[in-house]
Amino acid sequence: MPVSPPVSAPVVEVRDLRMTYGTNEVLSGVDLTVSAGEVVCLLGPNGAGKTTTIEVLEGFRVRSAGDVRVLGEDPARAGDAWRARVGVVLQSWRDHARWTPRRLLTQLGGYYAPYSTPDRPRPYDVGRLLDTVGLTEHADRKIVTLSGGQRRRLDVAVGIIGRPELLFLDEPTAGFDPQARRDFHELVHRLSDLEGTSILLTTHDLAEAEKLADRILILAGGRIVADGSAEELGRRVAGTAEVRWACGSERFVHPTTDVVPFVRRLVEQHGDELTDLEVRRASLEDTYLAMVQRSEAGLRPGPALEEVTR
Ligand SMILES: Nc1ncnc2c1ncn2[C@@H]1O[C@H](COP(=O)(O)OP(=O)(O)OP(=O)(O)O)[C@@H](O)[C@H]1O
Repeated sequence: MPVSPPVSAPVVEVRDLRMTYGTNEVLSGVDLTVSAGEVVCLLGPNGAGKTTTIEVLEGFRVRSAGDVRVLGEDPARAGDAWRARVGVVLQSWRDHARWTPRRLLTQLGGYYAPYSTPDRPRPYDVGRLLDTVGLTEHADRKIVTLSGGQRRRLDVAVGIIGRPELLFLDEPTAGFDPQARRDFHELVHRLSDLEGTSILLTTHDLAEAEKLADRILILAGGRIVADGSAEELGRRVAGTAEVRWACGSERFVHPTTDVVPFVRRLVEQHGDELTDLEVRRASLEDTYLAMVQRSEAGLRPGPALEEVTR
């Protein structure tokens, strides 16, 4: 009889998470799961509650209600051994201005050493980590003199110095130049592929979400309104691809769920008259905006595109 591979428990399990600030209910029943090794991206408009959610999972905010398990424990009660397994990159962390990156990372790394295990030696070697995040040449400058992007690279290094099994990243690439952004994306892939690190991140950069995430969650109106890969979400919103073509001087757009038979029929019908054929899937931006708008209007996702000719 074939033996199924062992199914590991989710690293994050959230059921009916609620958060109220005064009379303002920001989270009104969030359910989410992150499996071991997954890279999950949490999207949502400003003020949707992404930071609130992440900080509850990190154990930095006390929730109003709901069940939360992170690496098998309740973050509101977990101790140092749990914290050593979790990496955190906050939205802004301004501290130790007069220290150098090397000193800060060495100091923080020391806290993780007692939690080192044979299969997960802790902490990372500071020199290698500085190199990985592109800070070697700034390693011995005072932190206060770093640029915003360099400071953010240091934030990322602080988040991973303890070789976390689970990493939370809150808008990690805000302020990054294109090269730093690309380097960071490679780092995320490396952490995920080579170290098996599970990652939950927030971003407003949809291209980044598409590039990094195995799964995307959209938080709007206090709940998760969408959960799936970028492709799955696109299909759910549009249900279709758009085929665009030109015949003589006329241009056409047609939504279809069966691209290949549709295009075959077009070619059969129009032959050489057919020009400028293009198939366009809904972009993550189309999908995201449609889902957020629907959630704000209190609607459920459904087909969106209409046939048009122009
Ligand atoms: N400590 C707090 N006290 C009162 N209200 C708060 C507090 N923290 C956050 N809020 C409110 O909760 C809501 C959600 O904030 P949060 O920072 O979690 O959103 P976000 O999705 O991360 O937003 P952004 O994309 O702008 O970073 C906002 O309306 C915010 O003003």
